[in-house]
Amino acid sequence: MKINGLYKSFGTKIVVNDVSFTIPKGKVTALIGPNGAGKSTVLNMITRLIARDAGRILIDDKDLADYQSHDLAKRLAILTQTNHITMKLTVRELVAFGRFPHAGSRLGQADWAKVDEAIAYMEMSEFSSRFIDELSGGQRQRAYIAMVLAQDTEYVFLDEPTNNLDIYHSSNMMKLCRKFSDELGKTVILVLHEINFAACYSDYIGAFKDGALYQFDTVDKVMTAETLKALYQVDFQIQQLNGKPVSLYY
Ligand SMILES: Nc1ncnc2c1ncn2[C@@H]1O[C@H](COP(=O)(O)OP(=O)(O)OP(=O)(O)O)[C@@H](O)[C@H]1O
Repeated sequence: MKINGLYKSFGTKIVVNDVSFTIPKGKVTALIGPNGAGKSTVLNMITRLIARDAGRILIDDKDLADYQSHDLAKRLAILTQTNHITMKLTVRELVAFGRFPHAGSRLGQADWAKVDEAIAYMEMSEFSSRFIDELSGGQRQRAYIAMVLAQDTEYVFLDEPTNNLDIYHSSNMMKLCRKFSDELGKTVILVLHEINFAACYSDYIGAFKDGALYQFDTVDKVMTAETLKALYQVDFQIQQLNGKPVSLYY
C-alpha cells in the first residue's frame, strides 16, 4: 500500500498534513505518537472509513477509491477504536459478520469453521454463545478481533487492539499480529500507545506528531531516546532486551 501526500482538515484545523509512506507487504507496522497526532485519522482514511481531502492511496497500484466495497472488504479488515453494536448478538453471531464479504448472509460450513477457528484463536470458545453486551471490556475486544480474524484478509488494520486487555491477553494479541505476518503473510498495521510492544513485535514504526509523519523506519531507527523525546516530551532510556530496543520512562 502506497500513501502519498495525504491531507485531512476538520473545520480550519489541518489534522493530517502531507503524509506519505509505503506500508511494507507482509510485515507488521506500528503507528505511534501522542494523543491527537492524527494516527486514527490516517488509519481511517487508508481503510476508506473517512474521505481524504487530498492525496493518493494505492493498493497494488489501484487507487483505494476505485475499489468496489465488497472487493475491498475481501482485502482489508479494520478494527476501529469505537465499536458500538446495539443489536443483541452472541459472540458467534458477531464473529460471523466477518464472513459477510465472502459469503453474504448465507454462511456455508467452511465459513462457520473459520468463525469457530477465529473464536478459538482468541480464546473465546467458552463465551461463544454469550451476548456481547454481557462481556467484560477485554472479552468484548477479543470478540471484535475474532471478527476481524474471521474476515481473513490480506491487510489487517487494528486501532489500539490492546485497549482493555490485560498483560496476558495484550501480549498474546501482539504475538498473534506476528503470527499473521510470519505464518500467514498478512500485512498488519496497528495504532499502538505501548511503544515497547511496537518495539518488540513490529518490523516498522511510523511515528506521528502534530498531524505529520515525523519518522517512518525500522524499529531500531525509530526507537531512539531522541525521537521518543521529540514525540512525547519525556526522557527515555533505551536498553536492549533479547535483541530488541526497550524504552524506560517514568
Ligand atoms: N470527526 C472529527 N471532527 C473534528 N475533529 C476531529 C475529528 N476526528 C478527529 N479530530 C481531530 O483530529 C486530530 C487527530 O485525531 P486522531 O484521532 O487522528 O488522533 P490520534 O493520533 O489517533 O489520537 P489518540 O492517540 O488520542 O487516539 C485531533 O485533534 C482530533 O481532535
